[in-house]
Amino acid sequence: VSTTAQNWPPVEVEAPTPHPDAPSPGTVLGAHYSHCFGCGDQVESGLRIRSTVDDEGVVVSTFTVTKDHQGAPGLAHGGLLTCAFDEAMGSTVGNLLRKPAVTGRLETDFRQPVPVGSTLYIVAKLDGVAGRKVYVSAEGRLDAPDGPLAVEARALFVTVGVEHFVKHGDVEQLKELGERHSDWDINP
Ligand SMILES: CCCCC/C=C\C/C=C\C/C=C\C/C=C\CCCC(=O)SCCNC(=O)CCNC(=O)[C@H](O)C(C)(C)COP(=O)(O)OP(=O)(O)OC[C@H]1O[C@@H](n2cnc3c(N)ncnc32)[C@H](O)[C@@H]1OP(=O)(O)O
Repeated sequence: VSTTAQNWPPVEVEAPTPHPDAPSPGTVLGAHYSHCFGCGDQVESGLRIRSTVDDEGVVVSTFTVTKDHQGAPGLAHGGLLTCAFDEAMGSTVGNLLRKPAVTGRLETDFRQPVPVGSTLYIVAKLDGVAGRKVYVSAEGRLDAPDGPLAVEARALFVTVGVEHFVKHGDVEQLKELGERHSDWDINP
């Protein structure tokens, strides 16, 4: 067990409070951006992660590993597994708190190899909030919600204003995103 896992969250936190308009348990979350490598439909070899709100503060995501996601023959690449957890935990923060946030730090423990063809069931939960810092952790199990534990991850997300994306990203694409999600506070 990593040292971070023993001391998580690493700072004193407040209990996370989901936004009053956060999607309720059972809601299937759509892709947040069609060109997102983690969840978008328009990225051919993307991870195409699908997420559903579970209990309060918890989101369950699935990632099916294809041959496009290999590191060693027949096995998922560790970096892509980390990406899957980035997406699953980012989706948890963004959708439940309804605030734009970016990954500040992300740590992954790989417990078992993940073969091509398998589906990871990733359960991510909000662990706490300290100012703009949001701590999240997740577990990924093989082929069933109660399957063998394969991957664990913890992350710090930092909430940002829309100016983060305006300053550093593609404003035209951001406008389109804002039009499709007018209930999200991301319009420049
Ligand atoms: C992606 C969203 C698109 C827009 C849509 C918006 C909403 C949509 C709703 C739902 C979204 C659904 C799904 C999202 C799914 C996946 C998301 C993927 C997310 C990513 O894939 S995103 C790409 C990778 N990500 C970056 O590209 C970040 C680059 N980076 C920076 O942009 C800055 O670095 C920033 C902003 C992080 C901080 O900068 P800053 O100047 O604003 O603030 P500052 O530095 O003061 O940090 C504030 C406090 O965080 C602590 N802190 C910061 N970093 C730390 C670290 N590494 N370790 C420990 N503590 C750290 C400080 O120590 C301080 O703590 P304290 O307050 O206690 O002093």
